[in-house]
Amino acid sequence: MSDLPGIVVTGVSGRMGRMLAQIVAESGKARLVAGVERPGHAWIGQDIGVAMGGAPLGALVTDDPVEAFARAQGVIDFTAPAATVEFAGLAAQARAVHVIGTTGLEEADLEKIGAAARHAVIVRAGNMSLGVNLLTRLTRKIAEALDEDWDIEVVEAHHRMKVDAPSGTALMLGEAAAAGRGVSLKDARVSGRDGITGVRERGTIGFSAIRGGDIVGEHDVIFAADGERVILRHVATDRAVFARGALRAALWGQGRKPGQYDMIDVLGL
Ligand SMILES: NC(=O)C1=CN([C@@H]2O[C@H](COP(=O)(O)OP(=O)(O)OC[C@H]3O[C@@H](n4cnc5c(N)ncnc54)[C@H](O)[C@@H]3O)[C@@H](O)[C@H]2O)C=CC1
Ligand SMILES: O=C(O)C1=N[C@H](C(=O)O)C[C@H](O)C1
Repeated sequence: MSDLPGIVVTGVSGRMGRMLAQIVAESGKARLVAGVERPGHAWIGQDIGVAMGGAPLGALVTDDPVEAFARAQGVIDFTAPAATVEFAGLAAQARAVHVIGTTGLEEADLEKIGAAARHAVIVRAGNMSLGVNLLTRLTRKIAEALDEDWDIEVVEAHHRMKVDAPSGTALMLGEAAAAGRGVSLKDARVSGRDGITGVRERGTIGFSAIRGGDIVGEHDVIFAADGERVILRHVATDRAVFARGALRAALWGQGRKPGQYDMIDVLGL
């Protein structure tokens, strides 16, 4: 068996799970150990590659995360909030680096993930791409430079199957803008305007979500003042950018001190 870190991909039949399995298997930097899916899923017991309709990848799909995590040094998890909270506890028990891409996590979920991070390395980000993480830096810098005469709006667009809004990325960008402005996003956030909303409240940060077709992920941060606008934009056209970032995070986390990290730490931005 090689010395390369073993990686389990949870939610392996999903849009991100398939991409991750392929990228880990082809990376030459890690071993694909197993894929995890929900009990009763049609892929359980099959080789991941065969289940995807291609060549065997030499790793099976299982519904037993405890057994799979025990054979791994990293768990890459793009699933759903309830699953991610459970996997955080199990990955910590196995002392595997847990890379969390799942979005839509609530405050209570984050507390449980925080508890797991006392025992193991967790890297969590609403977007694992280099471009978006760079954009959070730029957003913060611009928000620092501009006063409240500049209204801040975050607009995001995703495929029709996305279940949470605003996107995790939109919230990251909103947090960056709020930090730049020295306010809390909890206080400044306005989402989903509809009906007679009244005029825009000065200093708020607005969020709008578009859902349609197969859009991979697009985000604009708009700074709008009287007479001029600054628009920062990121467009993802291939989920591979998220998967590559997640694998990089799983490798970066090996041998680190337990705790919670994000992609800014991983990328050194
Ligand atoms: N941070 C980032 O860079 C990115 C984050 N995401 C997020 O990743 C998550 C997944 O996105 P998609 O792959 O598009 O969704 P998807 O719905 O295609 O895949 C989710 C998979 O998780 C599996 N799953 C759910 N509960 C499970 C459980 N208890 N045990 C095992 N498997 C379970 C489902 O069966 C499914 O295969 C979403 O929250 C999305 O917002 C997506 C892309 C990039
Ligand atoms: O669900 C998706 O697809 C994506 N989710 C992430 C988010 O919520 O921001 C990242 C990316 O935009 C794709």
